[in-house]
Amino acid sequence: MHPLPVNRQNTLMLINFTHFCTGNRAHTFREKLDVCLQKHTGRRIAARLAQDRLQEQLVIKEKRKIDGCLGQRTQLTEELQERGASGEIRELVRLLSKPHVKSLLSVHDIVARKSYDPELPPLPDDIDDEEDSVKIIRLVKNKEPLCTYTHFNGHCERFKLCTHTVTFKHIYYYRHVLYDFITGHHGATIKRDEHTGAIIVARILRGGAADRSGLIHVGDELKEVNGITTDDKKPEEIIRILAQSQGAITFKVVPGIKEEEPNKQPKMFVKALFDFSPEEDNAIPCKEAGLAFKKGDILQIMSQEDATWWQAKNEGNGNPRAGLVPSKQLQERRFAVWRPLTVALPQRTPSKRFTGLRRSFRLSRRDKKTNKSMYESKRSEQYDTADVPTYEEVMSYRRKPGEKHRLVVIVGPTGVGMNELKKKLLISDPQHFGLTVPHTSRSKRQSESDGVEYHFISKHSFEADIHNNKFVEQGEYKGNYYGTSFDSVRSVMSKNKVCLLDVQPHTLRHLRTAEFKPYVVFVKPPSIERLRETRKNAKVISGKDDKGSSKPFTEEDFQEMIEASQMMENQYGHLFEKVIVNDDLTTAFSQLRQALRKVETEAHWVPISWTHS
Ligand SMILES: Nc1ncnc2c1ncn2[C@@H]1O[C@H](COP(=O)(O)OP(=O)(O)OP(=O)(O)O)[C@@H](O)[C@H]1O
Repeated sequence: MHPLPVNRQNTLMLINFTHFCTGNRAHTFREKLDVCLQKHTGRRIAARLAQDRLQEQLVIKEKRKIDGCLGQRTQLTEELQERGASGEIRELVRLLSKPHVKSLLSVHDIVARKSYDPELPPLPDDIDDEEDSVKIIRLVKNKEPLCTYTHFNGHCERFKLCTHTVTFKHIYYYRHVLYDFITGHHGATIKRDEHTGAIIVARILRGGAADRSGLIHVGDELKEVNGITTDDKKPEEIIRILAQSQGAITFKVVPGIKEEEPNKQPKMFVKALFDFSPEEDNAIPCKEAGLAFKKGDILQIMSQEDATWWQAKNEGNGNPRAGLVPSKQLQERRFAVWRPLTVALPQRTPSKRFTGLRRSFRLSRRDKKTNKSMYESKRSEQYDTADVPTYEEVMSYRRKPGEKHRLVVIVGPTGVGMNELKKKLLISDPQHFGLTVPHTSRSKRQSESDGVEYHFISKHSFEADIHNNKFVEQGEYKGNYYGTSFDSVRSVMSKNKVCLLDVQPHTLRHLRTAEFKPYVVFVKPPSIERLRETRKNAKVISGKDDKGSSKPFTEEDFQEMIEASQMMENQYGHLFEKVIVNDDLTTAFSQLRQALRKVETEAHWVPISWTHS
């Protein structure tokens, strides 16, 4: 028989065989065999036939005592040969006689015969007959750093547990004593009860082995560690005992009186609006039990029982065990302390343009003469982010056929290329994309038509509309008002077009409604070196004169663009769903086009309140 070549695929396959034999992930065997067989023949039917046959045999027999996969192969081959000589059968017979398959099955048989059950230690002799419902839990340490962490008053002890693929629990009832043997991932934290001084299980991490086993509960009291009573011990001493112990660690616990309530809270998904790194968080009860995430990550909240530290899973990383994350309340409290610093930042480096002084007229690109700065937003409004960036409850959403498109809002520092990108989108598909028509109180010129370049209204009406919150944003330039109304956005959307709107980021809060469902794209400048290279021939509307003349970018323009971009990201980054670096224009455009296509066709996360309308 040919030896099995040692390569990645075979190794993976053996691991999966091991898992299969030991009761874990039986499906992976199926998948791997499928892949393996298909690779050899390229014939799906033949592969499935063999796979189903083998799988059937494997499942019927007791998993860990399978003997003779190789024997099954021989039997199957004989049966197939009896059935006749169709092309597929011949191919399957040939496949089953391949040395690789034979070797694989032979190795499987060897692995399957091995016993992976952990060696159970003898039951303790000194069990107190009077002691009711004492639980003895034994953890086996070894050199593999599996993630079991136990917390004692701010300190963490990492257990290196038995890494057998078997993580069975063995429960023996002996008089009134429940003897638990657990190997694998423990996933619990322990604290000292302030009133009684007892050391109790503080929390069970959702999805961890402790949670899955159902053997350890919040409120269980830790009485002994390796036979040493914890009564008179300081937490540090217990940690020392744990650190020094070799092999198995035995805990004696008294189950808490109150049974842990099953988690009745509905599963909630949230979008994280801030970055979190447990490593850098000194308040977290156990750093290793923390779950790191980045702004924009989607988290599934598994438990909110603890008002300060929630348990969550990160949708993106596939880890079944929940980790600790700051609760909303905790993050709000922290933000209240940090906020004055955040707000102070722009005042230290005042950027004329970031406060709203736009060089180009953002409302009607058709009006060349007024193509210049006009917005002077109030500073107070600019930094009134109102919502504390913690978590936002979200839900999966996919646009239904015929449903209005989400409003596409483009934000970025002035001169970064927002209009250029909008223009490109419009040209690429004028039937699909649309722009708003702005309002103005200035008088109409001969070449203009009402409702084309602008909606021309009187100053009085404009003021009334401002008063009635009809505008997404508005400003005054040379004694005339200019503004984009909510109705002009509605008008584009009602034509079943994707409305493209570029606004100052502080207006986002008015647009974030179920009606508009804004998809916010942040256009970010590249590095200053790349700005110098790519914008060599670009012209911007001069911010220094009133004539609307264009001029090449200056170093100062680039600096301000980068500074403004950083401030916007700091202040409003949690509201951006897509960040596009406008380095090479064609690349930036295709990224934007692709992102918009995805939003239109695929499921994605939106605030839950937007899905209730
Ligand atoms: N990736 C790019 N490479 C080279 N030039 C670019 C790029 N993106 C934009 N530009 C040029 O930079 C100038 C400013 O772009 P644009 O008018 O689109 O900026 P904007 O973000 O709309 O700014 P504003 O707020 O001033 O209206 C234009 O001349 C445009 O052609």
